[in-house]
Amino acid sequence: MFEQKPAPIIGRLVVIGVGLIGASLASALKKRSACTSVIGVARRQATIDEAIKAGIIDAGALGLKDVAQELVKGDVVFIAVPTLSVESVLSECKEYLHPDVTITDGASVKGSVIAAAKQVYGEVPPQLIPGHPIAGSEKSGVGAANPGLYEDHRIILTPLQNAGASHLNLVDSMWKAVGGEVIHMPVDVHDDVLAMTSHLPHAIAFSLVDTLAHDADNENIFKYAAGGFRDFTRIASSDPVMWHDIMRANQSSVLNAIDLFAANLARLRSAVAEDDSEYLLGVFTRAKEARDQFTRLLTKQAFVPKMQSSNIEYIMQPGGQVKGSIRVPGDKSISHRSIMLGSLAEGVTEVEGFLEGEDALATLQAFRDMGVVIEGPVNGRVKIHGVGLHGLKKPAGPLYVGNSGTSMRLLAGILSGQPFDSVLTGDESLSKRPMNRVVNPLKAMGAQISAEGEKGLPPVVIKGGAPLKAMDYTLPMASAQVKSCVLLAGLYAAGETKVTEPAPTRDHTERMLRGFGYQVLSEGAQASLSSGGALKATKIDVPADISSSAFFLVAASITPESDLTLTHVGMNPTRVGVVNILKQMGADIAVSNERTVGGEPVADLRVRYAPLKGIDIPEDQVPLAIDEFPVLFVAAACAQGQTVLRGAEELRVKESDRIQVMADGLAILGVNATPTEDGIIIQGGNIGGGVVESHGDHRIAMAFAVASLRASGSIRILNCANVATSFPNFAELANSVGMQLSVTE
Ligand SMILES: O=C(O)C1=C[C@@H](OP(=O)(O)O)[C@@H](O)[C@H](O)C1
Ligand SMILES: C=C(OP(=O)(O)O)C(=O)O
Repeated sequence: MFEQKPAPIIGRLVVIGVGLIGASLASALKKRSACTSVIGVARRQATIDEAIKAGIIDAGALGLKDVAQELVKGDVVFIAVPTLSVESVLSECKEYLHPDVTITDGASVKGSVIAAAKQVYGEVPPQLIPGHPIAGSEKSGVGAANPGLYEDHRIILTPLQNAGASHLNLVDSMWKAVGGEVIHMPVDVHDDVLAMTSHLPHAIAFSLVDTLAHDADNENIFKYAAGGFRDFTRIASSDPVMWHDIMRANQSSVLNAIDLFAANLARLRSAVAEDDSEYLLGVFTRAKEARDQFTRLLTKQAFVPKMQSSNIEYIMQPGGQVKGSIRVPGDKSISHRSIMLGSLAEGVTEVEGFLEGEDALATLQAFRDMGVVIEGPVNGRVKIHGVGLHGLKKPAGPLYVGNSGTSMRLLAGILSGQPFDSVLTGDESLSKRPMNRVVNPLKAMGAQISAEGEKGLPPVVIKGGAPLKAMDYTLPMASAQVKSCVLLAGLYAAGETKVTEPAPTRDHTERMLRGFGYQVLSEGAQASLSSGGALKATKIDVPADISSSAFFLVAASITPESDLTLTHVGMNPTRVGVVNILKQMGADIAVSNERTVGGEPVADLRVRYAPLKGIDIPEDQVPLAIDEFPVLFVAAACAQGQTVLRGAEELRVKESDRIQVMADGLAILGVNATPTEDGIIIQGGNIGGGVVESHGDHRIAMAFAVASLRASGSIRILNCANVATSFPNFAELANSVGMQLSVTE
């Protein structure tokens, strides 16, 4: 059988102007057999000869008129000359081209192309589809042709209302055939956006190099100009005629862009003159973050590089050891709160041990988006330049908090007290989690807040400026997020806000508020505070996260001969459910070196293997171990007898339905696990191997990784990228103690 070649997408391509842009399109289409042939039109015969020799074009001409007569429907004329020469090319098109032939161009300014077409034709002809490939290089000429130039690059088309549908389709398909991502945009939007993102940087780069080149000491300057100058000015090597044309063709948008920049540069100048360190740090930290975020977008990474690939899998070899001494990363709940309260405080708060995981970084980014200057994190150290309770600024767009329920719910409370409007959005998982639990009490306090549908799903939309009044709220469920949300809104509400919980939940908000010098009363099940106070900056030492430690507490407990020490673990009494439950199951956990850091109890935990037995988990321990159940289910699967959990329906609304997802995975591994409405019944026994789905839930992924220590076969865990939300170095630490985990992408 003959291999069939794909049918060409277009007929002939006529490239007018065989430079970088035109020659790259020609070679890209030819390489993919996406056109029948290429004719190059250039002013100089030498260019044509060079392009034919390089195989970029099949034939050449010195003017369009020499080839125009042969062209028919399906052929495309691509105008790739400097912007201000487009008009004369269009005059030739009008004279010689049949209206069935499609015309498009690659000029960086679209308004001037439209104006030229109107000048020549009277109105823009339906055969003309103005376009602009956002790809280029400082190199120019036919020698710079690159068939891969447009791959994964955006191609903006700015068709007018009267554009011919067949012409538009043809140009769309042509660009897609060479790997471009085609978008349509109005002409003026294109010119404004490009003025900011392309024309302004080129104007600055040309001007900067010219400024330095004319300096008397320029030899020295260029001799010593290292990375910064070189990186910043690469684009000043671009084609001068092309850029001369662009600046003139896009005059008004370029002027706006230069004015905006000049004003900001002048402001920066006065900050330097006045030694305004706060302003300088503000500009630089915001710009660094924006640039880093842009780099991540370009490489499709998330905050934590490990989240860049959404299909990370863990392959666990069965067996292994659990030995050594480790410190797991900082507590997630405390890290969130350190950024929130540090931002709302007066003065500079220094944080150590901050969790550099995706969730806490999402909170950090949200406050940067509201104008707070935050330095770091660098090795867990963060410096927050607090703006006071009333110093947050309106964010430019929605605050995106990724996978993090804590960020969204606590922020909802703070944002309800602000004078500006805001919107909170999250990823796919968070977008399915209920927000009415915070929307309802906040509404009762007077907030203008809404979420979507009956369940109150994100996005959460908040109208600023609504006066809040204090209230006495009894939580319908044991939730520290709801308690904290209401207390944080209480900072802005007239009167005394009281929250009563049905069972004790983590009290980091109350403790940390006190650490910032804010009075919070806790009496039995009730916490209360009054507005009108201020938070004073402080130092925060974030303990290691007991929720992350839990994976290793179980790992060592179920693996014969284990002996592991976990240092500096947060042992807040509202968090120690996992230790209590494991001890009740027979675990050997020794607590030593107990101390208090920054109002939070901390200790070292030594855990050794011990045979576990199944238990009825006391319901009062449920809120104290709420995030640790996935891994506790693994402990139950290794215990002798039956373990029963009740009163844990909250597990169904976490990053996944943790009851169902764990039951499904355990069943795949041959464990007898029966989910119930509000818990699970697990019969201890043997664990087999298999492929389990984590549903993008970090704690499920890590729990099944721990199960491998007692498995008879290997376990493949799907969808593990979100481990980076709470425990970015889990795989490394797991392997360092003797587990056998490999990560595949
Ligand atoms: O306040 C907090 O930092 C948290 C509270 C808990 O959520 P709920 O309040 O929904 O129980 C917990 O599951 C979450 O990981 C962190
Ligand atoms: C439930 C969790 O977090 P959040 O609610 O902040 O997404 C968790 O970390 O297990």
